[in-house]
Amino acid sequence: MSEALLEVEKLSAGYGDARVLDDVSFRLDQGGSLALLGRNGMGKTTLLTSLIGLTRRHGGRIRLAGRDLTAVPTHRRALAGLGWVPQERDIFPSLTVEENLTAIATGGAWTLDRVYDLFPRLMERRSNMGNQLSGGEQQMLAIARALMLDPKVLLLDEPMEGLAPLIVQELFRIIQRMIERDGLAVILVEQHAHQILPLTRDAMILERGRVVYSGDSRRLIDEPALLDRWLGVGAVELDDGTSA
Ligand SMILES: Nc1ncnc2c1ncn2[C@@H]1O[C@H](COP(=O)(O)OP(=O)(O)OP(=O)(O)O)[C@@H](O)[C@H]1O
Repeated sequence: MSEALLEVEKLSAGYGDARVLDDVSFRLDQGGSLALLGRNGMGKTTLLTSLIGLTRRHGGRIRLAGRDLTAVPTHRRALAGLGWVPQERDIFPSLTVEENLTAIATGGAWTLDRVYDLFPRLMERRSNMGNQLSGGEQQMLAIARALMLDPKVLLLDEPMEGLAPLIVQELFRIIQRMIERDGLAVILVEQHAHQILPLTRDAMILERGRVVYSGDSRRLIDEPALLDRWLGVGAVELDDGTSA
């Protein structure tokens, strides 16, 4: 078996003495894509924040590109290649779009031109301040900023959350291009399974901090009973494309 890009082994972590994640193991290969699913409060965000070292680890190991990151501090994990786009869309509100991007550029594979090619809307808005952008544009900028740090794996926490349907479609196409055209390895947390399962190769479902499904995304699409069992009504798609 080829060496995994990201390998998480029996990770247990939480806040103080409270253990939220219990024995979580998975691997992500080069160019892989993983949908991280689960109902509210099941530990999806905690898994992402544990990968970047923001929670208390109770046990387990994290390796990225052959390097053990388990004891590495958060800022060094970013430099090592874990790109993190939090739900809060962490951008500089009083810098322009372009300044937001160039302030943190590392001179890696993701140049300004390449980022603008992926996000034409950011190119159009490059002189606007961060706080003059719509919610969807801020989300794009948050993702673009993470790319400028040249990640090996991009962690996206509910990127479509609270956005209007048209911008969700645009963002969806951009994420699809990152995965399929650019071969970027991505872990995507999402409440609405049906929206992202067609995008990702693999899926993992968390239930009270434990992995209850780990396998093909396709299987979850083909067997709605599985999704219904772990995600309940939220997984049921309505005729208008939204979920209940
Ligand atoms: N900063 C924190 N301090 C203490 N407990 C927390 C903290 N953040 C989350 N938790 C708890 O950890 C558990 C998992 O929360 P988490 O946010 O990881 O779930 P989630 O699956 O991402 O949910 P959601 O979809 O609502 O974001 C919950 O019981 C939550 O209350």
